[in-house]
Amino acid sequence: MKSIAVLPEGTTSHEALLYLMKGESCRPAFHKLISDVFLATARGESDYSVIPIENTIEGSVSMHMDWLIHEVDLPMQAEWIYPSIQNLIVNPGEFRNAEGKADYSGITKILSHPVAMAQCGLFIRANAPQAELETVGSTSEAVEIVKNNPGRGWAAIGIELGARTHGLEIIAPKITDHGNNFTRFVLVGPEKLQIPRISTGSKTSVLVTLPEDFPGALHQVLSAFAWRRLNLSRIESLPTKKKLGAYYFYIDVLEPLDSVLLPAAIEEIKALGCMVRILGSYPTYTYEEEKAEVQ
Ligand SMILES: O=C(O)C(=O)C[C@]1(C(=O)O)C=C[C@@H](O)C=C1
Repeated sequence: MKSIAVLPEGTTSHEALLYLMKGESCRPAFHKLISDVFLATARGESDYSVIPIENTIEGSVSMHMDWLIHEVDLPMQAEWIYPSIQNLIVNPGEFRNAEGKADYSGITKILSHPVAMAQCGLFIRANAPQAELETVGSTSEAVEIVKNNPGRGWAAIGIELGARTHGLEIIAPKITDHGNNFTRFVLVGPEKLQIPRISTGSKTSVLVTLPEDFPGALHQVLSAFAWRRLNLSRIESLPTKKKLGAYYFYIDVLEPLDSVLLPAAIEEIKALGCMVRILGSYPTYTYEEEKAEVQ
């Protein structure tokens, strides 16, 4: 059975993994920090790692992209989308008035993962502007800290599974700024994995470094895809960290690497003097609500 490194029990990442694998044929290995999730597979202790890379509200999770590019060399083996439904979670009975209605005026501190916190900015400003905001390694860790500190005015932002895992109560459900909040996850690891779902497409992620002093280089790179009618779904510039103003271009192509046209496009880009690194070529899975089988 494959070991899959993931953020702690009760996080969005954990729930997203249960969804992808339909709760089958994998053993989650929980880690408190995303750096440890990456390192578990990089060191061979786990077979795969679950990495959130993009979110509807917050955009690219730049720290995780950095790790993928600079810190580890782990190919992407699958990509899937999963909803992030955040809630305000408290110790049972806290922050309720005499009629049992929610009263947020006594909240002194709200804890969460930075991305989840940012997804709920409107709710926080409207309902608990007085609260100090503290970011921690995951939404589930935030819930656990609140559980261990009853009566101090602390609340956490996290998902329903996180509240259930730690036996806490949701006092305000669905508090994300926009209803359609999804996270894009990738599974990284050295080998391909059998996934018990039907893929909805294929993607190849490439990292292109342009030659210096070559006016129009990016235009020519994009042309290599365009005239072959290769569809791109994402292009992002990321700092090389070697020189101020020097960037990699991260490009997602909606085509597997073993297709007829993509290898030729990559050769053309290399011939321009660009460096090309393939980050992975993998199946993609969209979210289908009716088939969610999270336990
Ligand atoms: O803390 C969690 O629950 C996570 O799984 C992490 C994470 C992230 O890193 O973006 C994943 C998805 C949510 O949108 C918020 C946080």
